[in-house]
This record gives sequence, C-alpha cells and structure tokens, in this order.
Amino acid sequence: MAGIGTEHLDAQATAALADAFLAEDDVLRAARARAAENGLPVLPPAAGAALRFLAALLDARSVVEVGTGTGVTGIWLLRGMRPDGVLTSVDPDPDYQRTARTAYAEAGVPANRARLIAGRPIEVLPRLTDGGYDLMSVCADPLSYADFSREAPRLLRDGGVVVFADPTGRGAAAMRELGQSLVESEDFAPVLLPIGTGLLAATKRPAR
Ligand SMILES: C[S@@+](CC[C@H](N)C(=O)[O-])C[C@H]1O[C@@H](n2cnc3c(N)ncnc32)[C@H](O)[C@@H]1O
Repeated sequence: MAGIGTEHLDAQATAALADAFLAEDDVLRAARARAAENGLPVLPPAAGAALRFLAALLDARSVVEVGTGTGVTGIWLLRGMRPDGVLTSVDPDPDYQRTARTAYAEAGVPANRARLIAGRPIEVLPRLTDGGYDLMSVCADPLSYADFSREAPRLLRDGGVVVFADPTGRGAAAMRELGQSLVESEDFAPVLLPIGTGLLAATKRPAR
C-alpha cells in the first residue's frame, strides 16, 4: 500500500493512498482498459471500493445502476451485494452493455445476477418497482441527475441509499445544485464523500 508509513498526508496523497489501498484486479483493469479504448471516463478505484462498501453495508439484494459503461462500477457493486443479489443496470448504449456483460462473465458473475436494460434512464426508471431497491448508483451525465434524483425516493426502500458520481468533474455546477436539493429534502440525509471528484450519497429516511 503506497503511502503507508507516511506520517502526514495531504489531500492529494490521501487520494493516491485511497486508490492504491484496494488495487483493482485483472478483471477490473481489463474493464477499465475497454472504457479507455472507448473514451469513457471511469471512477477511480477508491470510488468503486466505496460503492462495494455501501452495497455490503446495506446487505443489498437489489441495486439499480444508471450508466453501465464497460462494467467497472457494476463489478464493484456486484462484489458488495449478497451472493444472490441482482444488479439492474440501465444505459442508452447497448454496445457498452454487451461489453459490460463480458466483464461480468470474466468476474465470474452468473448471468442471472445482472439485468441489463438498454434505454434512456429517464424512460426506464419510472417503470421499475416501487421500494424495490436497496441502493441506486448513478454515474452518467450529471446534467440528467436532477431527473434521476426525483425517482430515487420512490425506487428506494426506507434506509436505502442513492449515490451520484461525476466521473469527469465537469458537471460540478449540476452536482452542487443536486447536493443543495438533497440538503433541503426531508426525504434524505445526504453526505458528500471526497472520493475522486466527489461521491454525493444520501440515505432515504423513513416517513415520519
Ligand atoms: C462514465 S460512463 C459509466 C461508467 C460506469 N458507471 C463505470 O464507471 O464503469 C457513462 C455511461 O453513461 C451513459 N450515459 C451517457 N449519458 C447518459 C444519460 N443522459 N443517461 C444515462 N446514461 C448516460 C453512457 O452510455 C456511458 O455508458
């Protein structure tokens, strides 16, 4: 683990340590390389580890992901979920989903654990089951996140978590606005985790 033994870490060194702390294996590195070949930005390993941590903490049986990409985040999520848990992943691009399917198979994930839906999330999310999800993970285009966040209270069970990531950092203004709406919402208790360009997470409070 790079950085262990360093007595004082600044923010940059801490970020490097966080990425090296749980280095990706060959399967994740291959999925990341396919993303790079396609010019797709991918979250850093520390963000993937945080998604796995959340899925494990929630003992997630059912996770919905927006932005399948080449499967990097999906593999992290599946590795945190219950062994019988199902990942529903939505992406407008069926070619990426075929690539992700290959990555899941390389990771040893049985095909019935990944339900890939090709379509615009804004049209697909309203069709998914009320309260059917322990975790919603969004890593796509931040300009659409306000629309996706409106679906989160309906899709999540009480105590479920929604997490938004901006893989390029170019959606900072949209992320700030989204963060503010979560702060003001009575439905959620939010936190901004300083991992990568920031993971904006919020847990759904039970109705009082
Ligand atoms: C950064 S990649 C996601 C990568 C994946 N989450 C990962 O880290 O492994 C973004 C994905 O979002 C999809 N996407 C782009 N715009 C979108 C939108 N408006 N709604 C949903 N998905 C979108 C792209 O097709 C692409 O697969």
